[in-house]
Amino acid sequence: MKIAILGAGAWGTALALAFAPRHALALWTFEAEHAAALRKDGENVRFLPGYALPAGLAIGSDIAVALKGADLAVIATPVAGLRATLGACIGLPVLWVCKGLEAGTGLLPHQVAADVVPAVRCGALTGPSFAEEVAKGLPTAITLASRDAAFARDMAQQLHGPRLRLYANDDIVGAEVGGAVKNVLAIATGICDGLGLGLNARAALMTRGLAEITRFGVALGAKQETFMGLAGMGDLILTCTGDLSRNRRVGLSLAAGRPLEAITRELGHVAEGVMTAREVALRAGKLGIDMPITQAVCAVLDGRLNAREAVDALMNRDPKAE
Ligand SMILES: NC(=O)C1=CN([C@@H]2O[C@H](COP(=O)(O)OP(=O)(O)OC[C@H]3O[C@@H](n4cnc5c(N)ncnc54)[C@H](O)[C@@H]3O)[C@@H](O)[C@H]2O)C=CC1
Ligand SMILES: O=C(CO)COP(=O)(O)O
Repeated sequence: MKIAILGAGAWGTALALAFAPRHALALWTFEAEHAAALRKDGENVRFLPGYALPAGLAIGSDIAVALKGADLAVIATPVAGLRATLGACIGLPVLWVCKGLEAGTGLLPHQVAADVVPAVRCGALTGPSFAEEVAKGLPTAITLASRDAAFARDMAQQLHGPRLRLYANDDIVGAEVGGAVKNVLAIATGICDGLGLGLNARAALMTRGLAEITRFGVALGAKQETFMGLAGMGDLILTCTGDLSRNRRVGLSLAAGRPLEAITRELGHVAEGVMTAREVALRAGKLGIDMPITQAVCAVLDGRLNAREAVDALMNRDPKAE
């Protein structure tokens, strides 16, 4: 296939490295200067340093050029760039890899796609996958979710490789909710670990977090079993426990009392949980779903509570059935 990867951050670059042995690739970034630097350096110094870009990779900042002759678009921008980037992909099969809810609308990525490109074959690539490990060629397994089960199977078959194993799934709501909300829980776990609250607390937070993700997802129409798979528990475990996670690192820094604005500026990458926490809390509120951990994360992000006060508020809730 010819694949246009739209977005040249850490994940778009790692996917280019993973797909390069079997596919012709174009890599697009919305910043002309970044495209020039990628071509000059032969690596993505800004977002994924240390990995030579594949030979033959066509790099540019003109999206129409990147999409010319493509069989598939893989959108690897943050959620914030999804709507505009989809707008350039009319008529083309498309996958997105961003994890979160759209700021301002609270929509999941497939709902944004339904707005912008209603009739195209499309889906989400999600699951436990740090870009750095995929770039190194370490074994990774992820989910390709689409409402169109035949499309999910076909794409999983074509993109599957010896180091990047793809599982098809037809529960796009569950796969996207898992990917979005685990980022919020990774911030929570970073706060918990940063405060030195111990491994018991971390296990409790992740387990109750999974219950929270599942309640929210099922209310939105997801299948419960999806949350026991790669896009649910798999990505939750990875992101909450792995220090490569940007969201977890935001939590660790919040626990150290650093201001959010400085944390996100110095990160140099997107941490989707920061925007998504508020959208999840709003959407859950409208659905009448109880999400105490998400609400505690929002309180810390908004500066209403400090990290320790948020933990106290969670622990002092009335006892309840598990
Ligand atoms: N890095 C990782 O390990 C993984 C990341 N993801 C998800 O993939 C998405 C992208 O993540 P990363 O590549 O890691 O982020 P990053 O912060 O490394 O890079 C983001 C890229 O998107 C570009 N960008 C920012 N705003 C944009 C906009 N409005 N329109 C177009 N491009 C824009 C930036 O210039 C940069 O090239 C996120 O939703 C993330 O949650 C998913 C799986 C793994
Ligand atoms: O989604 C990811 C791994 O699956 C990456 O997580 P972070 O965005 O927290 O780094």
